[in-house]
Amino acid sequence: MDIPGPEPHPDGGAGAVAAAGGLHTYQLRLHARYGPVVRFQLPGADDAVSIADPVLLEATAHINQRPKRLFEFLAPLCEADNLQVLEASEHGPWRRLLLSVFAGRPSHEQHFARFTELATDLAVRWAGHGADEPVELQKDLTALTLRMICAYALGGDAADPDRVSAAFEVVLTEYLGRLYHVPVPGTEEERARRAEEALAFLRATVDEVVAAHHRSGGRGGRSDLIGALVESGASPARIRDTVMVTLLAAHHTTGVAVSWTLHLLGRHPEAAARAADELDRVLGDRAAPSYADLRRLTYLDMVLKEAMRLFPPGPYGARETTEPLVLGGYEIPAGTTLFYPFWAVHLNPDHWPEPERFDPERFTPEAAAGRPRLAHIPFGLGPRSCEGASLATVEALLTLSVLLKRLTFRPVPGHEVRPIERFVLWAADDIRMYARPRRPRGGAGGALRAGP
Ligand code: HEM
Repeated sequence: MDIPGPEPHPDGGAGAVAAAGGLHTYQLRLHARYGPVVRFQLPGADDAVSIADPVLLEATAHINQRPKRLFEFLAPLCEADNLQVLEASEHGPWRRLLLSVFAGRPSHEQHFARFTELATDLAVRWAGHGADEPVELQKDLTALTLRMICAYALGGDAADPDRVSAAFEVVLTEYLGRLYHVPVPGTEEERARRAEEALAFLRATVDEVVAAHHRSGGRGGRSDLIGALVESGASPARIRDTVMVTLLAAHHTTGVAVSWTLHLLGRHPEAAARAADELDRVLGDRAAPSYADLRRLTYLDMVLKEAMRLFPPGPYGARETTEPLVLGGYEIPAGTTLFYPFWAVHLNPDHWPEPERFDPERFTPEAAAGRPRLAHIPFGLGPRSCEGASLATVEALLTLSVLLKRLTFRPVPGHEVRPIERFVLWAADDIRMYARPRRPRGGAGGALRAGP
């Protein structure tokens, strides 16, 4: 049986995507018209098969290969092999090592105090904004999460955090800006030189951290990314590449996750009030949660999940089949590009009634138990899913707690928040909101106690 889909066009599909107003709206239309499995022209990949049904996705969840062409743009960040498209045999040990660090409680706890300080600095700064002076959520929150992941991956001592953050922004602006044709100041040569210098600085910084690790006698164990990489015998180039890819994967994604959550809470005051009540109940007069508190913030966790359903920070994924596959009655040959429209999966009306409606109650344990496992996949699926999922959740819940304990967020009238797909799901003109101090319950005279 032939897989349904639109007729191919000589422009490689770019026109159809542009006419639909972006890849996501195009996906929604394709799946509404042709069903859960669609063959279409994915710009940059010729032909691809998109799957928007979580039950059918299960049949692909074992696939451990990404299509090389689609991830070529990340090659400049890597000196050895492009880590996004490592062969399965090499990827397996690398993934296990990352998970042993990122998913482990020791690393979360070790960095929690620093994360809390950074989030608190932002909350205090926003609290100082005048009543008519909106804050820019994406700009400030992605800067915060870059600081957090730099502290996490490079430690506090060896690296100058301002310089590291600035250098990484230069690298991203150049390489991702190229991808999306975003105008960047300077001639092509000037920009390329700036990006190369910034990348060289970042790589030298990683080398310094490695040298400091050796000097210290190799302490750190599984709570320390660079320590774990050194101890695994990874080459210096692989260590540098892993740090680069970690900064890339962790930085914008986590920042926009928090931004979209605050955007939704600002438009749903009843949910915001419930989240604030929960924070008052769990934190009392403390300004920030402890690591253990995060598990008790069950409503906030549901809000974050619902926000990542409606605005998944990484809206797409891709795989390449290595052997023939049968999917919903269709035969898919080896070597096919599979496109994962995470965002469209999250809006599939068969599993999400009134899919556009914001409703954190969808994530009560009872409601979640009734849905297919892959109906909610903001962190992807299978052996190439996000290794940073649990760390990202810790960072996001902590940041939301610190901000929502101190502040309330209201939309700026007339400011249009328009999602735009740029590697992560961005808002075209940032998300501007009024952040006003709230009067907390719990503390004497409403004063908050610093620290968890
Ligand atoms: C809310 C924040 C985040 C979101 C929504 C997110 C989402 C994703 C998604 C959708 C993928 C692709 C998965 C797939 O192809 O199936 C991915 C990959 C990845 N993410 Fe995340 N991510 C987040 C934060 C982080 C953080 C904090 C880290 C590291 C500390 C991280 C590290 C990675 C890595 C290394 C990969 C590549 C996976 C591989 O090829 O094995 N991410 N992430």
